[in-house]
Amino acid sequence: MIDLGVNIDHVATLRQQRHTTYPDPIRAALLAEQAGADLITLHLREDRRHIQDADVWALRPQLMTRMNLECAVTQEMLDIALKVKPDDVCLVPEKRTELTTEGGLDVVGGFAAVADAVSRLHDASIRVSLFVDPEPAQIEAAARAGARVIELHTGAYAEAKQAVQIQAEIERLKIAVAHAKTHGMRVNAGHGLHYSNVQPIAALDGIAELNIGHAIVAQAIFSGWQEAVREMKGLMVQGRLAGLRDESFTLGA
Ligand SMILES: CC(=O)[C@@H](O)[C@H](O)COP(=O)(O)O
Ligand SMILES: NCC(=O)COP(=O)(O)O
Repeated sequence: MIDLGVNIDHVATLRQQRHTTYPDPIRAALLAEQAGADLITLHLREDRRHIQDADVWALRPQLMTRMNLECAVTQEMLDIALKVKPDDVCLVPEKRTELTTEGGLDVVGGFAAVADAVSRLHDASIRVSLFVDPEPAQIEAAARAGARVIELHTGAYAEAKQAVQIQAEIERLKIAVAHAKTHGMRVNAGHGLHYSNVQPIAALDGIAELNIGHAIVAQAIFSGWQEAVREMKGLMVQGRLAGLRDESFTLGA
């Protein structure tokens, strides 16, 4: 109905904070799968601030579901992805100084490099997703670059404070989904989604998968890791069902 990709980056953030061996993101991934995650997402950043190369290699043979490896469009990352062979690679932009992924990949501006990366990954039978803002020009460019999947960056939606802004962001995402569908693309979404804002996005017809990490890791402090995963998946399914029934939501309820 709608897939949940549990992003384990911030389990590793906590570990790297003290350079301990715990909490173990591999254990988190396997427990998340048991709790209903449909795939596991992890972002190997160039600065290795959370996920480490060893995590990616250790996780690959143990996953029962899908591995969605997020990485920048660099030679180093493409070499790693081509060796690890995850099910999906999601190409994302990166800035060393950013706190988190601030916006979508500029497929228009970096077209040649992105198209080349898509083609090399496809040649290795890896499905490629491009993490883009809900902008028509970026979606067009993603299609021209050969990507069969996009992940819409929901950060602007998550950060919107006023009801009118929130509604405008939902409309922008809705239009982006419809646009991508005219190119026959699979549409995923994620970034900044939380227990209080996930349902209107899950309700959008045509969105296949939501990737969610920070909020689940934070919620796990209070309700436990597997319960936090189950709760998020439950909200998503409820949201999708309400969307199918054309019901609206009380945001933040
Ligand atoms: C690309 C993306 O949105 C995710 O990787 C998520 O943001 C977690 O990683 P960071 O917080 O390091 O960006
Ligand atoms: N691609 C988005 C993602 O994987 C999760 O982002 P967040 O929930 O940690 O903001």
